[in-house]
Amino acid sequence: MNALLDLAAQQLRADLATAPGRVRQRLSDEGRAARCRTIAELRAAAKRSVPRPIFDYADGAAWDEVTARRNISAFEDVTLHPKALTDVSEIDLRTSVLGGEIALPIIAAPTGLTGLQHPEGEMAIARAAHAAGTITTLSTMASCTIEEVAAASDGRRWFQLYVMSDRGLVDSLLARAAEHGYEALMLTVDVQVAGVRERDVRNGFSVPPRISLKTLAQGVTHPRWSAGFVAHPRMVPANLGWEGSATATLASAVNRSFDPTVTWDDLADLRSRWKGPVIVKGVMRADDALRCVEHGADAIVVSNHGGRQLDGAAAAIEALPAIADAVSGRAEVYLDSGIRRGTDIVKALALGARAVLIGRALMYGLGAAGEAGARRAFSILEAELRVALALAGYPRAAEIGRDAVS
Ligand SMILES: Cc1cc2nc3c(=O)[nH]c(=O)nc-3n(C[C@H](O)[C@H](O)[C@H](O)COP(=O)(O)O)c2cc1C
Ligand SMILES: CCCCCCC(=O)C(=O)O
Repeated sequence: MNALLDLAAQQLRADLATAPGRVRQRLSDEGRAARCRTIAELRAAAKRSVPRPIFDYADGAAWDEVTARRNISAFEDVTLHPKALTDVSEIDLRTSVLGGEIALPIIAAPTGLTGLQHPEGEMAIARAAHAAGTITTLSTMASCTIEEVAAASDGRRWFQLYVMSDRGLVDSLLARAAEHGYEALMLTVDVQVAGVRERDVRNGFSVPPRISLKTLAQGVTHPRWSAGFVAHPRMVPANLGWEGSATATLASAVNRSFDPTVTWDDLADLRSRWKGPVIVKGVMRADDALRCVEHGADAIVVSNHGGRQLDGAAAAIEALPAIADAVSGRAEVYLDSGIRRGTDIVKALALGARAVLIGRALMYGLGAAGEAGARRAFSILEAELRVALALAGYPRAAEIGRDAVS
């Protein structure tokens, strides 16, 4: 009995001695990130950590959010057929995109107003992507400037373009991106007009954010987020000269600035003016994918914008096989929309994607725990992908094919 009591006392003394370190760890971004074991847990942590309208902006989607849900459920409808008795002692996740190797087939998708989740915004995402050995894509609507993100990390970076009615602005964005080492131009073609995100409408989500009693209450109940926001308010897109402009809903600001007349001629024009690779994001049909190839696109992203634009559209993973078949190696094919698990990535690769892009997974990580959370999103998906490939019997991510799925 005495020996047992001694042992318990010893344990208690050891626990007390290390308590401050453990408390610090629990309170640090690293600690918060490490406690999340899945993307779903990062999402839950983000939901607790940032004001509800900010979480809803990232998490929400268009109208009834049918396509956003379908993006996820459609992965459940793809069945894996594991191959027996292959040596999976070494799992190789490397692949090459646009002539350069990346350590894993996961790329950071462009996301606008990322600095609302955390003041380091796209700089944190760029550093996390570089640490994971992959590429970041900076949005036209980014909270950080083209120059800030270039200075934040030496990793590979792409620039995502929304064509604005002010073509002088487009020219200057392209010139800045080229000057600061953004190697590829990604033209997003699925925001002809703003999708209607009803959560944003209900929340009165606006740029810059409107300060009201409700937003102040959200600030008080999320003190860690508020401290970051007050120290580095990133209220509007940083590259568009919107600083000082009057508060407007995001949708009306977008509809005022984006050019809805954009057609294939604009793709041809951009192709001739941008010296590096061109990627077209938001392609959901095989005939459009073929037209992208004919217009000289180097890559396409099969994407429905995470269900944030046309609700009722097919899931991206449903559209992928026909597009991959049509393109047939003449351009690289990537996929985004709905990636939450390593098995989703295995399925996308098997159905013809060379790599996937992740949007919300990184937003949740950033909201939950800043850069550490974004790194955690990459590491969760990487670890899941390794195990899933081993269990599927494919040691090399780049070699998985159609026979692995139905
Ligand atoms: C908060 C947020 C902002 C986004 N902003 C942009 C953007 O500025 N440009 C763009 O091409 N896509 C944007 N997207 C779409 C993503 O690039 C990507 O297509 C989508 O997030 C993929 O779906 P997932 O979130 O399920 O991974 C945004 C997505 C989110 C969640
Ligand atoms: C309501 C349209 C917003 C477009 C800009 C940011 C974006 O692409 C997204 O939120 O999604």
